[in-house]
Amino acid sequence: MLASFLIVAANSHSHYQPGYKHKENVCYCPKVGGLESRCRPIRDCSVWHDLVQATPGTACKLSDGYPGSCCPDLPYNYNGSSLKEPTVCDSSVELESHVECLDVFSLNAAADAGEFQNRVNLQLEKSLSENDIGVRAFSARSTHSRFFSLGTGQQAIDVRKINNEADIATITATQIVQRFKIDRKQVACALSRFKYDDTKLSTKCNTLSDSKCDESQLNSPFRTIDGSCNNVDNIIWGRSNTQYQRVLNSDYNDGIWEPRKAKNGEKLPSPRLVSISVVHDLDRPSEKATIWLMQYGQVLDHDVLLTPEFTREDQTPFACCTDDGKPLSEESLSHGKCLPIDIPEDDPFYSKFNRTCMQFARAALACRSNAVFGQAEQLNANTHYLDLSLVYGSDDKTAGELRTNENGKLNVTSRRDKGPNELDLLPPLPDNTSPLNAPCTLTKEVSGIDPPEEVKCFKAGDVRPDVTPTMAVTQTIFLREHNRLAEELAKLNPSWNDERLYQEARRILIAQAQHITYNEWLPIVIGRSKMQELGLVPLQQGFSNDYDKNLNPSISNEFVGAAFRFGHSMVNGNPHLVNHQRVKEREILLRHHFFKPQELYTPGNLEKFLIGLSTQPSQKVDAYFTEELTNHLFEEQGKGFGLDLVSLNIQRGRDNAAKDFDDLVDVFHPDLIKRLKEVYSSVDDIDLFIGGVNEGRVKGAFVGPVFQCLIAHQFLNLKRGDRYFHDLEGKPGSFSKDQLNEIRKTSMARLICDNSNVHVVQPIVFKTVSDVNPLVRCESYSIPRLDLRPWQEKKKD
Ligand code: HEM
Ligand SMILES: [Ca+2]
Repeated sequence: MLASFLIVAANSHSHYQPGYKHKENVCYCPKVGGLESRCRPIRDCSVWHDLVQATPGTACKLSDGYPGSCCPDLPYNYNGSSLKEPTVCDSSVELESHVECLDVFSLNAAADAGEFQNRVNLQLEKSLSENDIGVRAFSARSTHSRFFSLGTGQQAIDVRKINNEADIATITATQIVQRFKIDRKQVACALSRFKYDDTKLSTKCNTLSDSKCDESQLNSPFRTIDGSCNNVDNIIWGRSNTQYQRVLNSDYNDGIWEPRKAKNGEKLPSPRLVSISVVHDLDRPSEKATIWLMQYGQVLDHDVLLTPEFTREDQTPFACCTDDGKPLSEESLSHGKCLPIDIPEDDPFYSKFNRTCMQFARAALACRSNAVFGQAEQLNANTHYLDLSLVYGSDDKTAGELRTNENGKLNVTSRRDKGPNELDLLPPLPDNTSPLNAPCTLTKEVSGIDPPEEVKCFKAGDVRPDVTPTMAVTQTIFLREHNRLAEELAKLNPSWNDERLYQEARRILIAQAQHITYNEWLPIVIGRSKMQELGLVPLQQGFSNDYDKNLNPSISNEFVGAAFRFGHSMVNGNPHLVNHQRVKEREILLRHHFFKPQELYTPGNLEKFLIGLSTQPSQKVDAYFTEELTNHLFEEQGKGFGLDLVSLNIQRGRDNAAKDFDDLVDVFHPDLIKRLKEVYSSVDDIDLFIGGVNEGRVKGAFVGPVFQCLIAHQFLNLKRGDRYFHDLEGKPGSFSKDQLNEIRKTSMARLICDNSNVHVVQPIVFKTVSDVNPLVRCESYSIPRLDLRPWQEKKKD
């Protein structure tokens, strides 16, 4: 090894010195990627890590003798530009003369019909419940609905109202299209001439235009909980309960809400047929990434989006098949909220259970943000911003319920028998949340013990913390970090009250998460060149001026419906529990643990999951998915089968009218094309999700070119469209320079170190251990620590 072992005595840390840096070894580092490099804490090299790994002699020692790695200064950022929004109404479209005749009078007639149809649907829903056509408690379908259920709080009521009004507006638009026989290509131009306000629907969907922000909100150093008041000119941009935007024109069969058909006019192949034909279960581990890469992706997913389904009036889920897996009658489905998935008779798996119908309800609709008539748009119940909605909630009521209202802290589970080294768990979800919910405990067959009484599901800012034990573990780390920050800040500023401590801790934690996202996670997923090309590489020093008030940060439909589901391919069906010696103790099978966080209650298990996440390799992004997701998703104990997430993803893409995967067929392997041709009648019909996971990956990235493009541009909008992005200068939410430099020290490894009993970990947990990412002790400089002294308020004289 060429690396030097220059050891400089550790500097004293007793006084905070602004701009203070470790003395780093400049002498013995090789060139990396042709550039001068120097020895730094390893997480400062995360953007370069592929090159660091490929260059001999990049392992080095920091001034305290602990491992660092050699890499250049962060690369030049180009000035990335966002994708253009598609033109909804193309000016070359000439409206046919009968469409020209469309006027307010006819819109009002259609609106009457819309309201009538909506009432008929509600009536039908009632009669279905009376006839017991509903979802059975504990079934896979009832667990699936937990993914979308907003509980019974204020947000559920708000969303229900928006869905209903958007539903009326959508039926109205559909009525017009049918009555005037408007060709789908003309729909957007024909309808976008009319505002809801011009018609009888003027009282509907006006919560958006009614929103206001006062000066104190616009100038607040802290974000609102629901994301409003971030963009000064468009105060609802990025707010919870608003629509997704589109980067490609939608592909609804009627131009409004009817799912896409094949190009030849026939039905598209069943999503399950596609799933069994092109997706298989095979262990294809990545050589370089750990499952932390998957796990953090899910954190981002639960931060920036949650698409509720349509529910019945009493908030219970729609049944879309019979409980024994057979289709329902046409009449029972005539409310239009279901899109059940056909299971082929000869399905290699479900035929054993005699099931021909997989449950699927359509995603709830949002009011169109521009309040003009047009195609259906789906609703995001979380704030679109990167603001840790999963920790803090996306509405004030939930946020309030999560707080202790003392010393800025968040609620935790209080445990009678907590051992001296045991740290807090997330607070419990009340038992009566829904009668449909399966128990949160494991059966005796699985765990070997009787279900303990103390075991509860967890409550967090997002409704999905319990989906897997490792998700619950990760949420726990964020919760503990918030409380740790609040405690430290209180020591530095004894005069701060609960509100101030909560908000300051929240602001720091969100900044840390943003830094980890752009510094450690995104470079692995989309690759360094894409980061550079779009100007997404984090700054090493100083402030950014990247904010663009014309950029809508909202999540795109293509991102939620297809691209960001790439993570499903990385999931490992059997997470390992690994001990402090990094020896695997045992593994669990996901099918037994969906929404059953019992494992976390055993002291020491949280650490074993954390070490497992840092040890076990991630699966590659490809057409191989674990059977735990494709046959056993949300399996009811003892049934032997669950749902198929790949089928759900494909159907969701069609429900959202995500575009198909044209043009890109030349990137597929000929064998795959053969298989695709067996199920799709035209290559133009290929669903975006299926196309995306089948692309070969871009060199230096974890995904193929189409997903890379969609993910990269989404993260560009999330950064440049966020007035509270943590490295901006001169904004109400900006940090001081010293504070910002402390935020930059953060890493996922540091969060694990500070909030668990894990004491040894590699500095970049998303990457496997190697000589440039070696195991180090938590107290070493290799995993720098954020110093909170810059948050100490100067005493006023
Ligand atoms: C074991 C881990 C996971 C499970 C069990 C899981 C399960 C699910 C389920 C059941 C859905 C809803 C499907 C539908 O009906 O449309 C979903 C949606 C989604 N998943 Fe996952 N997922 C996992 C991991 C991930 C990861 C790692 C990512 C990203 C890196 C991800 C991204 C998404 C996205 C973006 C959606 C759309 C959500 C929405 O629209 O609300 N998931 N997942
Ligand atoms: Ca958010």
